[in-house]
Parts: sequence; C-alpha cells; structure tokens
Amino acid sequence: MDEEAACARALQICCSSIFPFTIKTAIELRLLDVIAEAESPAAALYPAQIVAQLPAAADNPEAADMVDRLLRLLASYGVVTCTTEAAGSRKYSAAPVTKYLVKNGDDGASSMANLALLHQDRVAVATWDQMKDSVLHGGLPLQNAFGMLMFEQLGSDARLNKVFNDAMGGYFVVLMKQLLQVYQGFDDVNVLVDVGGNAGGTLRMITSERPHIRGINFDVPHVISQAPPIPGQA
Ligand SMILES: C[S@@+](CC[C@H](N)C(=O)[O-])C[C@H]1O[C@@H](n2cnc3c(N)ncnc32)[C@H](O)[C@@H]1O
Repeated sequence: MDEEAACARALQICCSSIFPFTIKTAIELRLLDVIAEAESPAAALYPAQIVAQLPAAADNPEAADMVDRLLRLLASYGVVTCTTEAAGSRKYSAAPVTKYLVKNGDDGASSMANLALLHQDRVAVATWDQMKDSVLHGGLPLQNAFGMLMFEQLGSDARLNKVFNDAMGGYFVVLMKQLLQVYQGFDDVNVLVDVGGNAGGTLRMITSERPHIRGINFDVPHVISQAPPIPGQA
C-alpha cells in the first residue's frame, strides 16, 4: 500500500462510524423501501422524488439535499446504485444488497434491517462507549453501562426487548431459507428443541418444511410470553 492509499485508508477508518448511522437513518426513513419499490427494478429516482414518497412528511426544505448526501455515501458501499447525469444531478436505484435492508419487502420478515437498528440502537452506542473501561478495569461493557447483563436488560426494558426480538425475527429468515434448501440433517429428527429460539421463528420455518418434527421452543419468560403459537405444534 503506498503512502497516499494508507493515508486515505486511515481517514476512512476514523470516519467509519458514519456509515452504520447512515444505514440506520436510511432504514428509519424508509429511503431504501422507496427506492426498492420504484416502478421497475432499474428505475432510478431523484432525491426529491424519494423525499416526496417518504411515509413521514418532511418540512425541512433541505431534506432532498440531505437525502442525496446520505445516499451518495450508501452508494459508495454498494447499498444502492447512483447514476450522475451530465448536469450533475444524481439518481438512485436498487442494488443487489438493497432488498435485504428494506423493512417492507415482498416478505416483510426477510430483512436484515432490524439487525442494523439493534446494533446502532442508543443502548448499543452507550455500551461501546464502555469498552475502554472494561478493558482497563474489567466487567462486560453492557454491565458497566447499565448495571446488568444483556438478557436481564432486555427483560427490564420493553422498548429494547422489541428492538432485539425484531432484529432476531428478521435476519434468520433470510439465512434459514437458504439453509433449508441444502441441509438434510432434519430429515431423521422427530423432536427438535431450539434452545434460545427467541420467538420461535426458526422452529416455525423448520417445522413447516418438515411437518413430521415436533418442535419445542425454549427461551426466557419475557420472550416466550410475546411469542406467537406455532401452527400444528402443541
Ligand atoms: C442471539 S439470540 C438468538 C435467537 C435465535 N436463536 C436466532 O438465531 O435468531 C439468543 C437467544 O437466547 C435467549 N436466552 C438467553 N438466555 C437464556 C436462558 N438462560 N435460557 C433460555 N434462553 C435464553 C435470548 O432470549 C435470545 O432469544
């Protein structure tokens, strides 16, 4: 790596927290949903067209300009595709990654968007802030920040519990769909216990594909009390 590349890399590293918070903002504003739902997959939208379609009305006259800047950054990471016209205006369209990050895709649960919201949640940010003191003085960062372990914290904070369960309930669908297409190991299983199975989504997918299996979801009370029943299971 030459000196100029090393310097540019160091600058990128120092600014790297900007990207996950831009993703969080794009997901919260549903920018990616608007882009992904454009008339055809190849359709590209100007920032002003995207802002006009946001579920929450924007009264900031600079909203389109800000969205343009957010999306330029996301385009540099391949989250969306950016095309620049001769006059300098930019248009945005979906990239292969976009569908995994929309909240309202064809299959609402098949999204990793809620995982990004969990990892960029204010509790996560406050936890990372404790990392240095954890290294120097011991204790887990979350425990040092909030005085309790993660699953105790989830049991005492209904908002955070929902953020966590929504995150678990989205990304695994994407992964399990792919796994169930290739994995044959469930064929000879009669009873399957998912320890730490959260709301039972993984078990639901497995037992609907392999109906001969009796599934038992095992998790902590504040998760099980919110978990929907699994059709066909006792
Ligand atoms: C990282 S999540 C994984 C969820 C799910 N298996 C998945 O892959 O999406 C860990 C799960 O373990 C559960 N858990 C934590 N401590 C537990 C305990 N002592 N007994 C049962 N479940 C527990 C949590 O409530 C949470 O749902």
